[in-house]
Amino acid sequence: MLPAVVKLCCGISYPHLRSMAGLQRMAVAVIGQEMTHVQQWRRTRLPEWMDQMGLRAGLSHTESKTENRRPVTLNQEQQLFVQQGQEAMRRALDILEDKEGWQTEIAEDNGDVICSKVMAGARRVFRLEAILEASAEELYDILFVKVEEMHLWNPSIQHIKVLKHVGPETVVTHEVSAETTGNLIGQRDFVSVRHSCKDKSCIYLGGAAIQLESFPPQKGFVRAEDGPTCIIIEALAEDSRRSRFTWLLNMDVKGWLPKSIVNQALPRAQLDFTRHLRRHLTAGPTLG
Ligand SMILES: CC(C)CCC[C@@H](C)[C@H]1CC[C@H]2[C@@H]3CC=C4C[C@@H](O)CC[C@]4(C)[C@H]3CC[C@]12C
Repeated sequence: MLPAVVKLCCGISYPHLRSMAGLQRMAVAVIGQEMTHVQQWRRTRLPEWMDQMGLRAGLSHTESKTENRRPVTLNQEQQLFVQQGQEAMRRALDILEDKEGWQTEIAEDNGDVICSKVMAGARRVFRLEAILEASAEELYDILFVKVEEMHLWNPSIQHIKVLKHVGPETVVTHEVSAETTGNLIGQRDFVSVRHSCKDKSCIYLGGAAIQLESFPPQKGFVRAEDGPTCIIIEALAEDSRRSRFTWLLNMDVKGWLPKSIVNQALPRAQLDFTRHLRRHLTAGPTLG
């Protein structure tokens, strides 16, 4: 908006500018430079997806249009998904940022650590921290862009389908866990909004269960609820080809199951996930 106003003013005053000299001309040049800085700051400090969706402060999505970028016009339902995704991310980050009350569940020899914490309502949430031999972009590609291929490298997952693409950084997914021998909980399915954003050296993947009229619980499946959940992928300062992977697992598995079984199975599922992810990373790009 601001740059557009300045451009308009420049247009109106162009004939006068041509006849300007000395200090006046310099003053105009300085204003021009300041405007460039403002635009550069907006481009680098605020996530790209906000720009693309017109979600930057004070902008409606039609106003975010620039000469070389197609505006993303979201309908009401899509805007709601984006809001739900952002809200899930915010709530999950709040849980992770609160350093009180975490207890170590598992500390693996390879350095992976899982801690847990009991939330209001007595649900236990789990936080896995691991260092992975991959760049943040590579992990983003595997975990968000190619989410539908997850079952190819992760036997805990039977199927993931993107039901809706909502703008560049938000998707609605249907996920089905696999009925594997080690899975004491049994097969579950999930309908979630998944949202991602990038900020400097960090990539965030947030998500939460949503109700979708067009996709009600299926016969024969227990519909579980994942989230508010979040994965933070942070490039290591000393080596950007490696990343710190922090995953908050916050799941209501539903069904009638003793808490002790659930609280044992969830951190196991996190370790399994990380093991499969590592194997996929070493297998290289041949797996897609
Ligand atoms: C213990 C039983 C019930 C469940 C076991 C499978 C669990 C671990 C599976 C089922 C669905 C999976 C999720 C499906 C989709 C995504 C979105 C992606 O961007 C990050 C990983 C994430 C968040 C997966 C994490 C692992 C997950 C939660």
